[in-house]
Amino acid sequence: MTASDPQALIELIGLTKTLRGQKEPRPILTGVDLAVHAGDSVAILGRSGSGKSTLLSLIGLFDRADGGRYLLHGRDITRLPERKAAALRSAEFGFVFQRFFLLKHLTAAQNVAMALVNGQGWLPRRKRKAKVMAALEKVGVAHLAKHRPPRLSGGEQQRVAIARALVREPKVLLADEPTGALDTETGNLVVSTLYEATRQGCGLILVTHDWDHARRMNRVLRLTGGTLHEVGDDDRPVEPVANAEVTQEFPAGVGS
Ligand SMILES: Nc1ncnc2c1ncn2[C@@H]1O[C@H](COP(=O)(O)OP(=O)(O)OP(=O)(O)O)[C@@H](O)[C@H]1O
Repeated sequence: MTASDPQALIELIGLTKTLRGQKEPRPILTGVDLAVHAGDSVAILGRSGSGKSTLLSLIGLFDRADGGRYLLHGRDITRLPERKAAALRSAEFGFVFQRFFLLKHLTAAQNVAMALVNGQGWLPRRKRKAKVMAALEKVGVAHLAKHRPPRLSGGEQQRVAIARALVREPKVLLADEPTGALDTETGNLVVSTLYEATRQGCGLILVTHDWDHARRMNRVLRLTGGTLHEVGDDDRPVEPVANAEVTQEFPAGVGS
């Protein structure tokens, strides 16, 4: 089988996923098509429960699709056994989550170094330290290298988590609501940090509920009915009504 877009880092063709183990099988993804190239930034919006995290976990090889095809660098990895998936996961992907998952008793630098220890075999100490500091530098928190997470703000912790994702030089960053626990200003900084990584050729898939963050990506897609749809300028949310009780960040149809 050949890729329809040989330049793509990631190509998903008609990917499907149905949840089983319940009374009725429940289709979550019904035919997802997506191509991500080096340096691409893609935002995925969608109503809660629409399947955004499920899709990211398929892309990040934490789970497998039931149908369709998944090509990585043009190679079909739809049915990869777990051992090979684990190796690809650490070689190809960086993950950033809403919760930072930093180890409290380790410094920022040690947290980042953990990704190297776990993923890249043995590296000489000096080389490891240089990589860690370069990653912290890239996200603007090198000066906090010796601080432990409890002494860092939420935004600083998330940037350390991004450094941890970047230190292995992933081809694609997968970010699942990375600003969900942050205030708007800090969230903006974190999104800028992620976007900056794409300038160095990394692909970025950002799952978010925040239209303002989404629109800073090159492409905005909406997951609805189990498939991805382009969100065009016409779909932009209107200005929020003053004093209205806002329960969603988007008007119907945009963020769902
Ligand atoms: N392990 C699981 N077992 C049962 N149901 C699950 C499981 N994982 C996800 N689901 C269900 O699948 C659907 C999609 O979940 P998913 O977390 O992918 O949605 P989401 O769009 O990321 O939601 P949110 O924006 O709230 O994070 C939801 O209805 C969820 O309840």
